[in-house]
Amino acid sequence: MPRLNLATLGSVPPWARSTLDPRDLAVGIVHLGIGGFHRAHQAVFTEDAMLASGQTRWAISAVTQRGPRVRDELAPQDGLYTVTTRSRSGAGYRVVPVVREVIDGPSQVETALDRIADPAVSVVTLTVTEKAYRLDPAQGRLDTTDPDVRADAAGAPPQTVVGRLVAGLRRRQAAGAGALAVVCCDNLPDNGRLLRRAVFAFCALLPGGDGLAAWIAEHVTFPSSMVDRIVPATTEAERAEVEAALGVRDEAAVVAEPFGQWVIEDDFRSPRPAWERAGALVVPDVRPYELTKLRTLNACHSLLAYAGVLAGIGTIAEAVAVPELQAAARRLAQCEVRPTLPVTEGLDHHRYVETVLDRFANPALQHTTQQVAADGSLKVGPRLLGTAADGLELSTTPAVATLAIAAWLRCVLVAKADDGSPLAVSDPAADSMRTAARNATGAGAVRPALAAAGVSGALLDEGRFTGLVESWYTQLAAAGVRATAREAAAG
Ligand SMILES: NC(=O)c1ccc[n+]([C@@H]2O[C@H](COP(=O)([O-])OP(=O)(O)OC[C@H]3O[C@@H](n4cnc5c(N)ncnc54)[C@H](O)[C@@H]3O)[C@@H](O)[C@H]2O)c1
Ligand SMILES: O=P(O)(O)OC[C@@H](O)[C@@H](O)[C@H](O)[C@H](O)CO
Repeated sequence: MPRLNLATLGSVPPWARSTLDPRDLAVGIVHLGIGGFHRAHQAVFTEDAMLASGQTRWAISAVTQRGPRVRDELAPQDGLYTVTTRSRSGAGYRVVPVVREVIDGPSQVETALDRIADPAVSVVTLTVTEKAYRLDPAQGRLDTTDPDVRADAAGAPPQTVVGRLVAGLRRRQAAGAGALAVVCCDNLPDNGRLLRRAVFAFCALLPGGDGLAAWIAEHVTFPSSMVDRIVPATTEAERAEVEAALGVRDEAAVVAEPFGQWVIEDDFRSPRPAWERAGALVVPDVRPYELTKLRTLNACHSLLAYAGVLAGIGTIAEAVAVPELQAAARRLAQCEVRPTLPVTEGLDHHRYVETVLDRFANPALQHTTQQVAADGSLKVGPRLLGTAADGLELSTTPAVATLAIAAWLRCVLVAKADDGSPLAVSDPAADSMRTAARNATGAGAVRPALAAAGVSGALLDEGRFTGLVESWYTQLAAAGVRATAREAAAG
C-alpha cells in the first residue's frame, strides 16, 4: 500500500482532501510536543482558520519532545496525516495539510531553537503532558532541583521543555525577531501563567538571566487556553480503516470525537491565526472555562478511569455504561463540583454535564481507562482535590471526589484489579508513594501515599478529608468498585 505523502495525495478521494495546497503554506507556528492531541485539535483549528481567512502563513513546524518516533512517522509523509472523526453514526476522514516540518527535539536541538527564533514565527504552542513541565508537586512551580532542569540551565543541549523554550527565546532575543505568544494547551489550571512562572524561574538559574527575563517580559505573552477534544491513542485497527477508506497507508493517523472546543486568553502582542473564525473563543479570562472543564469533564474522566481500571473495564465508554459508575460521575459533577464553580456567562452546567457523559459514552472511541488513569499524581490536584477542599469548606460531603482519590491510590499502591489481575497504571510518583506507604497496612497507606504525591499538608490535616478517603479505600477492597460507587453516588 503506498504511503500518504505529497506524491500520493492526488490519489486520496477528493472528499478527504483539503482545499489548501500544502505547497502554498508558510510556517508561522512552532509546536512543541507533536502527539495525537495537537494533530486533532490545534492543527485542525489552524487549518480551518487559514481556510476561513485566506491567510496561508500559519503552517506548523512541529517538534517532538522525547524521541524521533513521530518525526519518523510524519517525515516520509511530508507532514500529511489523517484525522478520523468517529461518532455513533460513522466515521469521517480528512487529510490535514498544515504540519509542514517535523523536527526531532532531542537530536535536532539547534534546528528547533532556530525555528523559535525565526521572525516568520510569532506563535509557539505546546502539548507535552503535565509531567513535562517538571513542576514541584507540592508548590506547582518549576522544580529547580530537578537534575535535567539543572543540566539545561548549566548549558547542556536543552532536553526539558522549559529549557528548550527558554533557549529558543534567548536565540530570538539575539536575532531581534520580535514579539511572540507562547500558548500552553495542556490540561493544567491557569496554564499560561504556570508556564510563564516556570520560564522566569528557569531564567533565574541562568548566568545573566536577568537580561533575558526582562526581554521576555517585554516581548513574550503566555495566553492561557482551555482545550477540549477527546483524542485516544490510535490503534492499528484504526490505521487499517484509514488505509481501506483512503487507499494510502498513514502511520501518523489520529482519531477523535466530533466535538472540539478551544478557549484562548486574548493576550497577544504578535500576529496570530484567526482562530476565532474556526470557532475558537478568544476571551479576556479563560479561568472559569478551564476550572469548569477540569473539575467536571476531566474529574469524571479520572473517576471512570480509576474505577474502571480496578473493575477490569477496558474503555471509558464501557465504564460510563455501568449504572453505578455513571451515577457516581453524575453526582460528582452535578452535586459536588457545581457549587464550587463560578457562574460562567452562557454556560448551563447541567447541560454541560449531560453532554460530557454522552461524549464519554461514544462507543466508537476506544479511549482506554489505562490511558486516562496514567499520571494521576499530576492530575488529581486540578481535577479532584480542589473540589474536595472547596466542598468541605462549604460543609458539603465530597463523597465521590474522595472515592475517586481512593480509587487512584488503590491503582497505584495495590496494583491489583478486583479480579486479582495485575494493573499497570503508570505514575511518576508511584515509586515514592509505594515507598512512603510500605510499612502501613490497609487504609494506613492513605496519608503517607498522599503526602508522597505532594498533597498539601492543610488538606492532609483535615480529618474529614482523610477520613473519607481512608473509608473508601477500605471499602473498595471489601465491597468492590460497583457497590462502593453505588454508596458514594447516594451521597
Ligand atoms: N488526548 C486528549 O484527549 C487531550 C485532550 C485535551 C488536552 N490534552 C493535552 O494534551 C496532552 C498530550 O496528549 P496527547 O494525546 O497528544 O498525548 P501523546 O502521548 O500523543 O503525546 C504526548 C506528547 O507529549 C510529549 N511528552 C510526553 N511526556 C513528556 C515528558 N516527560 N517530557 C517532554 N515531553 C513529553 C510526547 O513526546 C508527545 O509529544 C495531554 O497530556 C493533555 O495535557 C489531550
Ligand atoms: O490527556 P490527559 O492525560 O491530561 O488526560 C486524559 C483525559 O482526561 C483528557 O485527555 C481528555 O480526553 C481531554 O481533556 C478532553 O478534552
